[in-house]
Amino acid sequence: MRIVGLTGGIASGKSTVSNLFKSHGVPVVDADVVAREVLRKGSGGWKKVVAAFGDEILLENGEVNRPRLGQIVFSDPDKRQFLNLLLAPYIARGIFWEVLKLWVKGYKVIVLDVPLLFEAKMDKFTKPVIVVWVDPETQIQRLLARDKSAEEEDARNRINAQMPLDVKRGKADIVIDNTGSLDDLSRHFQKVYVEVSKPLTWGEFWRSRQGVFTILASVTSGVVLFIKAFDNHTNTL
Ligand SMILES: CC(C)(COP(=O)(O)OP(=O)(O)OC[C@H]1O[C@@H](n2cnc3c(N)ncnc32)[C@H](O)[C@@H]1OP(=O)(O)O)[C@@H](O)C(=O)NCCC(=O)NCCS
Ligand SMILES: Nc1ncnc2c1ncn2[C@@H]1O[C@H](COP(=O)(O)OP(=O)(O)O)[C@@H](O)[C@H]1O
Repeated sequence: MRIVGLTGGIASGKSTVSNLFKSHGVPVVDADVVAREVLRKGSGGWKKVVAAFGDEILLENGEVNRPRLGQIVFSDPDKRQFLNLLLAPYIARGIFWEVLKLWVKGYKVIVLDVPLLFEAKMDKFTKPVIVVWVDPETQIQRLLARDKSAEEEDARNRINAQMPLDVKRGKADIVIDNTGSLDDLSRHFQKVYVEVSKPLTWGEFWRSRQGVFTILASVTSGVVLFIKAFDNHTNTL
């Protein structure tokens, strides 16, 4: 199985690229969706976060007030690190299960859309790693346009809470420069799609469901042949 890492900065265009992958039939595991699930009322992550940050981060219905918690952690690096530490095991487990489900379904190529892929050191499980890059001015403009309620200071805090995009670009196997139009992105994506969907390497094949079944079938037929040969041999004695 090929697990492609997709990352970038906030509002650099990861979700837009994810949607292009989905429209080409490549499934995407979205870490933000998993992170939302692990903060649902009553879940293990929710209990840890409420115990650490108190009831003031809750809405009246008991769900986490996400903008409130966001304001707290994106303006205080220590609190953000603490939140990351609390949620990391739940998020990692959630991503693992999503990948396993896709493996069982027999997908050969999948994409992991993880904003903090490098920060969480998940890049070691993905190859190739795609970084969606934009210049800083375009990034802030797109972030403010998308999250209309966001204040500029809050938006800058969120950008600064992540590894600088230029550093991420230096760690990428494939860089998608998304500074241009959506048409430019679509054209660039076609080349990336061809690259990502080329035949699996042997290593990737053995990690796919088909590869594991091939190994099991070979071992089983080897054992059957051995038993038959052994029986024939003992019968002739
Ligand atoms: C703090 C929090 C409650 C705020 O919720 P929110 O206001 O609804 O914001 P979102 O969850 O939509 O996140 C907004 C952006 O902040 C980024 N972000 C989230 N948590 C972050 C963190 N701990 N450090 C740096 N950036 C973070 C997200 O990646 C997202 O960027 P994207 O648009 O590129 O996907 C929520 O982000 C959270 O639970 N974060 C901790 C979990 C985590 O690490 N998520 C990242 C998945 S790897
Ligand atoms: N090439 C582009 N041209 C114009 N707008 C874009 C382009 N790429 C993405 N956007 C817009 O920018 C915003 C951020 O993109 P998004 O895919 O949500 O980023 P991310 O998932 O990295 O946070 C969205 O509103 C999206 O529609």
